Amino acid sequence: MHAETDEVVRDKVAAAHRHGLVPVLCVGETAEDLEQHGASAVPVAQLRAALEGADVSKGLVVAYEPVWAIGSGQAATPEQAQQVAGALREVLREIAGDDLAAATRILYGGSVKAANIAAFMREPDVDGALVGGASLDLDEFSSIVRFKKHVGA
Ligand SMILES: O=C[C@H](O)COP(=O)(O)O
Repeated sequence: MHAETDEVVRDKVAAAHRHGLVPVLCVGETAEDLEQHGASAVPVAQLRAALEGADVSKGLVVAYEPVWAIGSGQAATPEQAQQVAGALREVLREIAGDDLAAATRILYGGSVKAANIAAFMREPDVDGALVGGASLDLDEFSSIVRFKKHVGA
């Protein structure tokens, strides 16, 4: 969307760290990538490239945002989100070790709404959600935030 290369994203992560900020690093595949390479190959490659030379101990939030799911009304399935979030966690383990990998939040974003948030949050490697359009609707967003109450999870 912003024509950012992996190098630009890597430089933004480094700049955020240099200035004491915690970057929210969004990775995700296009519909074409999904068809050609499956769900996790492209996000995993993007994460590796963005973290080249980075010090994860300075703070990092990773968001898995499949491009085809953003604003489309067609969310990934919770199983797809878990598959990719698990693969991203594994990359974090390799790069930063078990403790930092476990402490790093991995979010899912892409057509999250009150009706599907609970299913994403049940997945072990999905630690939260990055909510776009639904955050503009007060009732919808407050229902997302309070999902435990309405699903009894
Ligand atoms: O910033 C938000 C994400 O790009 C997801 O947007 P969305 O929830 O409208 O699909």
